[in-house]
Amino acid sequence: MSKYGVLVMGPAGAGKSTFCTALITHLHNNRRSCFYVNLDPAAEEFAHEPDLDIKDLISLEDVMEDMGLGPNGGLIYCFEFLLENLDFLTEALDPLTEEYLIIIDMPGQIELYTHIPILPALVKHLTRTGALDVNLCAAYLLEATFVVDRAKFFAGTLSAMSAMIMLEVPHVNILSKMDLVKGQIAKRDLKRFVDPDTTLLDDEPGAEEDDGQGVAGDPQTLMKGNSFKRLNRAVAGLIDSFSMVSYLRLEVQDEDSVGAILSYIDDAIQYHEAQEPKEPNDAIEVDEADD
Ligand SMILES: Nc1nc2c(ncn2[C@@H]2O[C@H](COP(=O)(O)OP(=O)(O)OP(=O)(O)O)[C@@H](O)[C@H]2O)c(=O)[nH]1
Repeated sequence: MSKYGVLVMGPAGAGKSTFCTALITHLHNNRRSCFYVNLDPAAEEFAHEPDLDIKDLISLEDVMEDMGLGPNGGLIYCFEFLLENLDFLTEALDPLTEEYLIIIDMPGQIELYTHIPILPALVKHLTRTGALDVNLCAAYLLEATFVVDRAKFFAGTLSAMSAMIMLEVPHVNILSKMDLVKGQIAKRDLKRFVDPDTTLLDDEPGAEEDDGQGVAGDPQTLMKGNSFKRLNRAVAGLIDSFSMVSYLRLEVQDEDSVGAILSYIDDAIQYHEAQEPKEPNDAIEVDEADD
């Protein structure tokens, strides 16, 4: 029997656990069942107690102490250990019926999503190609506050793309902490980030007056200056050619926003099952009337 799941990913502090909590609360309020899996071996506190916790298999603290590893090496060790002990997941997830949404809360170390082949192996086990046959959707969170620093926004977008290409499952990008950008950026401008407008890399404010050297210490100048123009265009072209990169907006406190994202995730899974392409990002319209 097919199962459904969402793999919640993103950089450290992006709001993954808060999103999982909001998702669980929303599901409870709507009488839907879920099964919450914590795969962060360093996570300590939870608003909702996980139904399955990697710490019952291995804890980062023990690994660091016993193996003399640092936090990043320790995390990789924990995931390698999990891959050698996949029964830990199989035994817990296999009996679940399709009524359950499996919510998997991931750690924030960016390496996991970019160049290490651990996650593809894990996803393979969880999905159709592996033992568990979970219809999985990846939800990649990026902090909305990054949009005020374009270099960070595009770096985040590239890491989201990297995860999307590596995992090959339906993928939804989410700008979290939307409440924190209110007032900092007009909603009209935000539209250019929600559906990344690659000319943003070319029209950095003040770029015309730039002498090509950038200004030391100003994060906005990281991507500007004549010497970066060609690089910026190459990056823009890359993002453009994967035009599936677009963001849903998440206001964690807002039940409607969590509900809309969940229905988008449901849709993404259904479309993937039917193997039809899906137009991204029409779940939440940016409301210019709110400017
Ligand atoms: N203002 C605001 N704060 C948020 C929001 N979502 C999360 N936070 C805060 O951001 C911090 C990090 O949130 P977490 O949910 O722990 O982030 P995480 O991605 O799970 O963090 P790691 O597991 O450490 O990678 C916490 O202090 C949250 O309260 C939001 O929508 N708005």
